[in-house]
Amino acid sequence: MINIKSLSHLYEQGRRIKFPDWEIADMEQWLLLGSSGSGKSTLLNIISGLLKPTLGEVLINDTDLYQLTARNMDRFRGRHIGIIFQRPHLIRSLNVLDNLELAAVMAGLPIDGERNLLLLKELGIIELAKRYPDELSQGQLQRVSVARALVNKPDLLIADEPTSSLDDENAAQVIKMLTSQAKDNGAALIIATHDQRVRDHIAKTYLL
Ligand SMILES: Nc1ncnc2c1ncn2[C@@H]1O[C@H](COP(=O)(O)OP(=O)(O)OP(=O)(O)O)[C@@H](O)[C@H]1O
Repeated sequence: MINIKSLSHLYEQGRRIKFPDWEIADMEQWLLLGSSGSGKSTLLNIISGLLKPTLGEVLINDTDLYQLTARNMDRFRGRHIGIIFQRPHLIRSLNVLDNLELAAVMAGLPIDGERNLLLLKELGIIELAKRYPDELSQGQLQRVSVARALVNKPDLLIADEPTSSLDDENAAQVIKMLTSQAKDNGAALIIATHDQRVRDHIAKTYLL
């Protein structure tokens, strides 16, 4: 479902980062490993359609990502890719449920209230539906981020250092949640990390 070919990126005043070719099949789960500064976030931004690479191509479901117009790219991302950032980016003035609904609206999709409630239930945070981000703990926020990333039934779930700010217990829960939710929702999963605690849970590794 994802094919990365001959990809490299050159930041202004930076060095060229070269990315080995990478093929990810439907529903495969991968770790993206590499030392600090090796280009993990850069690659995730490229795959997510947020950063145009200097050279090479990214094919997702046979769509050449960087051949899309900006508008189509936004729609494509909203519908096919769920992103979980290191620190959750939720809208503070909206409650949890409204944050989930916004993800559908932004992708031009109808709101599926039943699915949203089911996601919150599966992630063990149904009681937080009407709470606001400022009222939640880091672990709870991370769960809401996972729910929001899944709202539009993405084909690909991307998580950038999802456990770095969590204690052992919450980290273990988030990994379990990501792997099982990706599986249940039929999505491929990429987790970028240098968190040793994550490595035992995912077999396939792409090293930068
Ligand atoms: N906007 C930018 N402009 C210039 N150089 C950048 C920019 N963003 C990243 N870089 C450089 O590109 C290289 C890769 O950065 P990147 O953030 O992708 O690494 P990373 O593997 O995610 O690191 P970390 O694990 O520390 O988050 C680094 O040398 C970094 O300094």
